[in-house]
Amino acid sequence: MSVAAPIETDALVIGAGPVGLWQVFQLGLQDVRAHVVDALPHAGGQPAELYPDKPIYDIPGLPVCSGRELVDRLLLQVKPFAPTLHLGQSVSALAREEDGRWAVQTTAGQRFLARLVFIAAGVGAFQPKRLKLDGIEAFEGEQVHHRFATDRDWSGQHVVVHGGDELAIDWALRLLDSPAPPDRLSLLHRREVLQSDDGAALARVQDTIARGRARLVVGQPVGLVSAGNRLQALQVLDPQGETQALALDQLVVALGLSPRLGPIADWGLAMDRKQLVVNTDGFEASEAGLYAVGDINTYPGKKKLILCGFHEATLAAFAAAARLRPDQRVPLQYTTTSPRLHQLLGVAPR
Ligand SMILES: Cc1cc2nc3c(=O)[nH]c(=O)nc-3n(C[C@H](O)[C@H](O)[C@H](O)COP(=O)(O)OP(=O)(O)OC[C@H]3O[C@@H](n4cnc5c(N)ncnc54)[C@H](O)[C@@H]3O)c2cc1C
Repeated sequence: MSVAAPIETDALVIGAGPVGLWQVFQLGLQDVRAHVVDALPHAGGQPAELYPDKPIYDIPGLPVCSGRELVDRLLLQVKPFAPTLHLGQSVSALAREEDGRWAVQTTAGQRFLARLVFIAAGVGAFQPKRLKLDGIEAFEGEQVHHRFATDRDWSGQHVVVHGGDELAIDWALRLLDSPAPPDRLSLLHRREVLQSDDGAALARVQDTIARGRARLVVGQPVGLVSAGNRLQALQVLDPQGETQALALDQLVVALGLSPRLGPIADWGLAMDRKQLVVNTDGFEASEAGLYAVGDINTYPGKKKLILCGFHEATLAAFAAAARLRPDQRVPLQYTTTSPRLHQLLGVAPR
């Protein structure tokens, strides 16, 4: 089997959260292009994943915006620098090559050779919370799904969505709206009450249940029923303490996401309480050419705020430019007045 050659790049950013995206922007102003890897299938980190519809009030110049809006605005802002996003894959390995570059590998088998690496990994890679039942791994990807499969044909099937909050409601609606929706849809939740901050989505699912297009099953899964290599049913413990078999074709586990620091702790970098120790001149970690910005880093006075991460990424980009081009001065220029920055941003001078 042939292995694809690694992508060679000046800069690789690990994490497409707000700080990783701002890192791309600041590197762009230094004329450094970046590739970005994120474990999630979309950009935006915590604001996109944990509070997309909640208001943020402390982004300078933006009196209020939602998590989603902030991410949309950042994606628009980085557009001139056309970063290549590698989503839905985690960085699993990082090691220094003899020539000083960083060899980076992702869980999807993508490899990079990067002169500089920016770790903007926040509180870790978001992973779906897994349903722990004996033997469940055997059906993963075929009949059991911990991530939403967009390209599937669900028609003619009974799909059970396990969960009762935003994620489960979002997945139930995506299933109902998919080009090939399931014949039968059940939501399996430990309580009779479904919850979501998205009132419209919640109302749509409740209405779908009321009209009999979906049903709510109250209980906790405690085991699997299978025949050969086929999952046939879930054993569900109901509120009366009885175990019932819930026949199904597909099980979608939507129990939420939890961040996992994962391999970052194994890369031999100086850490303090699960955070990467950095200097405050250029936010370099304990290895030259490796920067840590945003929630993942620590230094005296550190505050886990988006604004602080933006500042860190800005200084890291200046430090990185100086490291990449040691024979050149890295001048401070204003986006307002610098023809060079206007050229990089692709905007006409005014
Ligand atoms: C409910 C809530 C409300 C908040 N409100 C505010 C607020 O009002 N104002 C404010 O300033 N801050 C707020 N915060 C904090 C703010 O969200 C964080 O400071 C900010 O998201 C940090 O950005 P980041 O880019 O460093 O990390 P994150 O947003 O955590 O993004 C990190 C990204 O890195 C990815 N990643 C991690 N490890 C890997 C890996 N190995 N491979 C690939 N990808 C990886 C993750 O999947 C994630 O997408 C809030 C946080 C929460 C939870």
